[in-house]
Amino acid sequence: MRNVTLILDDGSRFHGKSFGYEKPVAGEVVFNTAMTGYPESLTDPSYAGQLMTLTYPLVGNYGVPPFTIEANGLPTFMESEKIHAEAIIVSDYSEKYSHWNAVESLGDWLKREQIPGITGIDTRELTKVLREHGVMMGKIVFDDEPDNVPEATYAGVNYVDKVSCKEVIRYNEGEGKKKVVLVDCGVKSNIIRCLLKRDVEIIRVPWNYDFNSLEFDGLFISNGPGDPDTCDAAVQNIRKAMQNEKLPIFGICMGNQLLSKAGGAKIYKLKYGHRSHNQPVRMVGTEKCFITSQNHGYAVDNNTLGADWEPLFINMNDGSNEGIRHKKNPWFSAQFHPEAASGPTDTEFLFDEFVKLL
Ligand SMILES: NC(=O)CC[C@H](N)C(=O)O
Repeated sequence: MRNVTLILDDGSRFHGKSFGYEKPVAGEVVFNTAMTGYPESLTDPSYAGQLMTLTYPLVGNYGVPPFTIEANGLPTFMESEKIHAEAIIVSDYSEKYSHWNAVESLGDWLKREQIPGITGIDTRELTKVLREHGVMMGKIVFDDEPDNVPEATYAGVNYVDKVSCKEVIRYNEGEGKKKVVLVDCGVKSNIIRCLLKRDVEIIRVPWNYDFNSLEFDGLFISNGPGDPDTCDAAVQNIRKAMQNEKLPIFGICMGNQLLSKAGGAKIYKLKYGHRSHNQPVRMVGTEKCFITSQNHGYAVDNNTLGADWEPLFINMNDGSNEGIRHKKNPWFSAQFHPEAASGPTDTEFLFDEFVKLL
């Protein structure tokens, strides 16, 4: 195992060992406090451009599931066709694994996908630094190649364009009861599975595709990586779709941010984001709290919602926006992940609410 150093933009250094693909990388260093779910998180396109730190110390002990593809074209156990995070940072990598569904170790998978993994890092200390300072850019450098230092930027980069599909993909064609246009900003497979389970036909379109000339019953806006302010083409198309006040619209995560922008609201960057399986959100107007799976670094500014809109969910830790709804039209969205994968499935009912509206 080669020695590596993680260097943060504020100069902090963390020393560890490489267990994945051996290549220096740079990206936004973020932390996730979930205890499980590394196959799903690594393949979640929303992590593009980021170095993913896991605070749960023991990682790799349940291996990696097979990369099999279902008849509908979706991977059975992953959230997309490849790893999107730039690297994974752990405290105690476990080469030995045991799980009924595992076919290889995390290290072997990372090597095949050419993604670095580093272990022996004090991820709790690293997380404290990120919580104090806010997320920062960082680099993983190999100690025996000190001059090979990668560069990267995160802010202002349109990552959605890198991960969105390039052409229209149809699921359940001619078979679903209703047709949903899915704007693919980097959609997780389980969102598509959750919709297909509810008997709809899906027309998955690239993030900047003008879908308004298509025939459809509802609009879904997906999750996706990076800064929502780089996705104006999507916002324009959503605005056009909103000319039909009866059209049901549902968005998740980046989808919440883009729907909010289409409604006139503003987005800001959170200090260190929400990435975990246990984010409590309250449904506004009720005493109901749901435990949700989350992965986001930006948030909708509640104070900038237009007069026709209201918050639908509020984060109980920091009071930030976790969803919006229109006061008259069938338009709503969630900042968290009702499709889970991984994480709690308590809010999957939101897909039922959307399909009921179609
Ligand atoms: N999972 C997502 O869709 C994330 C949305 C956006 N990229 C953010 O970080 O806030």
